[in-house]
Amino acid sequence: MAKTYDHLFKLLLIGDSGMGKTCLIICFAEDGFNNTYISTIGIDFKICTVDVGRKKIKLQVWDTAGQERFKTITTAYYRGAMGIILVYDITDEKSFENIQNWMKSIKENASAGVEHLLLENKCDMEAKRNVQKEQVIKLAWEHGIRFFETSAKSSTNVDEAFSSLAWDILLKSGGQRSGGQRSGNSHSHPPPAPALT
Ligand SMILES: Nc1nc2c(ncn2[C@@H]2O[C@H](COP(=O)(O)OP(=O)(O)OP(=O)(O)O)[C@@H](O)[C@H]2O)c(=O)[nH]1
Repeated sequence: MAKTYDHLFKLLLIGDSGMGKTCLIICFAEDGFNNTYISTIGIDFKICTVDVGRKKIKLQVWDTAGQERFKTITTAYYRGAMGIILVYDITDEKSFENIQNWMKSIKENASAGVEHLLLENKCDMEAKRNVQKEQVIKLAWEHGIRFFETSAKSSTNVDEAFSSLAWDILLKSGGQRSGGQRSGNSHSHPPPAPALT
């Protein structure tokens, strides 16, 4: 049977429990949202296809459990990921502080040169924001990581974030950026930053 896509990219979402990782994937892959919180057990995945430029990209998106007790299982999946999305909740300062630990975990477990992206999720709750924008910009600068404000609830920037990461992986793998536009807003780009060591 003929292949219906040009590239297969494997993505992984990580972050503390309850940040909205599962909801972001459901929003992206199925255009849905559920207020009920059912914590992920171990690991799960969804498949969807996006058009990036003139290429059809099949995304295999792995959803990890944020709970510490699943760490051994979930870190085993880092190595095969081509892109890693870190998620924190803008209303939860601790979840932002923990991003440093998640970054460390990427360095220890993922392949060198893996693409990554930070999502400031639950931006529909801006009034309850507990993490200052300056802190996010500083962290993004230090780690050379781009970030998007997202909301799985209001679908804000979710497609843009996933497509942006797919673009980055495509460009890294030698794809040409022609005949298409990366969707999304450019304010998510921090100033030029040193490469992740
Ligand atoms: N207001 C708001 N709530 C959200 C958003 N995304 C997720 N939630 C809620 O946050 C809770 C946790 O969402 P999940 O997607 O299950 O979180 P998770 O990060 O996958 O959690 P674990 O599976 O335990 O790691 C649920 O009650 C969701 O409805 C968002 O963008 N805005």
